[in-house]
Amino acid sequence: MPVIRLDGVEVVLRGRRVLHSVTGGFEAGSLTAIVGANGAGKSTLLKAVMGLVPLACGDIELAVERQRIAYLAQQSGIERSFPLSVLDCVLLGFWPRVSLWRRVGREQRERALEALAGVGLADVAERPVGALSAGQFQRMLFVRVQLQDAGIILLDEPFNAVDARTTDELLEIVARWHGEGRTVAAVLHDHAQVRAHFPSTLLLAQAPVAWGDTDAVLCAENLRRAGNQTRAWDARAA
Ligand SMILES: Nc1ncnc2c1ncn2[C@@H]1O[C@H](COP(=O)(O)OP(=O)(O)OP(=O)(O)O)[C@@H](O)[C@H]1O
Repeated sequence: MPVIRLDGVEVVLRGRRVLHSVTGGFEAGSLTAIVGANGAGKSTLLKAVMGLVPLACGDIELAVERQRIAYLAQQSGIERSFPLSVLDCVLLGFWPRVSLWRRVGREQRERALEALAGVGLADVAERPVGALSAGQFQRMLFVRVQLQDAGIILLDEPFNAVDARTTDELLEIVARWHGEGRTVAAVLHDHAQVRAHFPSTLLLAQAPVAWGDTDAVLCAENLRRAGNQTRAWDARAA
């Protein structure tokens, strides 16, 4: 049963078609990598699922309310310049389940501090988010996702600018979420990493080239087709 079902999705941004003919679904409990060349439409696909870009065509059906989906956008400078402490930032993870009029309680603060300690960030809980290194910042964002306790988690290039050790730790967290039965999809570039850790893959080149078991999707023939599709697309755009 897909928890996200896409049917003929097309996205046009500033007069340019950046995604089209996206039909398929993310199965409940699946762990999927979304791969493809720069500009293939990977981030746009996640944004479309989150309702952050309008659909020119097609339909997206979700098994849960949008606000129950945890979405980690690509690391943004804007977020890093927010005058927020690390603890306050991760407490935002409780936001979808805390009503507007209720404050975050002591139990939730304790859970947040415990989760921060779990990724080695206990000592920096009171520091401003802007003081964190790229790796620490990404760990903090993973803690925020964890506290959101969402059944569906979408990650856009979560290991960008993160060193190998931190990447391994974050991959373990992703595997844990998968083990807990959550549906996880991540935009990634490293095919070796995808083969090692992600059972399913969506190979995108403005439209899906293949979607299914990672080993079958990332075969030479599909990668060649994706390359051709991207080159043809770029030539037409030019
Ligand atoms: N807000 C926007 N307005 C106009 N064009 C956009 C906008 N956002 C993205 N695009 C274009 O849409 C296309 C797909 O972008 P997208 O960021 O989804 O690609 P991607 O596959 O995630 O690429 P990358 O691997 O480089 O992050 C690109 O050509 C990009 O320039």
